[in-house]
Amino acid sequence: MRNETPSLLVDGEQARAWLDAVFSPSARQWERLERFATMLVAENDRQNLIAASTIPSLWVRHIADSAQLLAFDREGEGQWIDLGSGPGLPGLVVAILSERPMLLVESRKRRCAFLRDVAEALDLAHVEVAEARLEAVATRPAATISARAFAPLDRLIALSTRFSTANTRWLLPKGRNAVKELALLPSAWQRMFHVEQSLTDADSRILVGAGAIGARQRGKR
Ligand SMILES: C[S@@+](CC[C@H](N)C(=O)[O-])C[C@H]1O[C@@H](n2cnc3c(N)ncnc32)[C@H](O)[C@@H]1O
Repeated sequence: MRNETPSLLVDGEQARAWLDAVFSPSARQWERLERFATMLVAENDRQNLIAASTIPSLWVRHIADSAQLLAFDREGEGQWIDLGSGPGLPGLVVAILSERPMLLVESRKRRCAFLRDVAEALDLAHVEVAEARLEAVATRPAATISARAFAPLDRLIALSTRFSTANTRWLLPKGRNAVKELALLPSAWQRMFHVEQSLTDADSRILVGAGAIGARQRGKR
């Protein structure tokens, strides 16, 4: 991965150029990204995975939007847990671009079937699907926790803190309300995060955090 910071990505061509510049995907990785994009669009006719209005801008809105999280964790290694993965956003995109062991947590059966289908079709042996509510998933330490459009920030943290360690990296795309949501957290939690600009939406921000949220911090302002 090379270190290049572009301005906002506006179309598929720019998204692909950015992916190329930052991750230098192999031919196999490009093929997997293309295949995932095709499978996602096809499956969207059968179940509601992404807004139909976002299909023309799929490479910006979903592929690059997911991949940008990995760019914030270039040096990371070890277990990545993607909460409420839906159709694999961002988890499957990250799994295509890296070798990180990836746990996709998703409660809806049909979405999990799609996740397993993609992982099998693309031969992503490092992907594991937990077909369950996060609340029922056995605790394991996560090097990285991501969650896109999963839950309000305070609930997200309350549900996932048991997976965090002192070294956990949190990557939480939070749209337009990122700063507001962060400000509502207890100050000890706020201090764990900084705010990054999204490359795919001028108004969106990503909360990038580090560390564990200990039981003593919960609820303390
Ligand atoms: C709005 S979708 C977002 C999906 C995907 N991350 C994306 O950005 O397209 C939220 C997903 O979280 C899943 N979900 C919600 N609550 C959950 C829970 N407690 N445990 C596991 N999955 C959950 C839903 O089934 C849904 O697929």
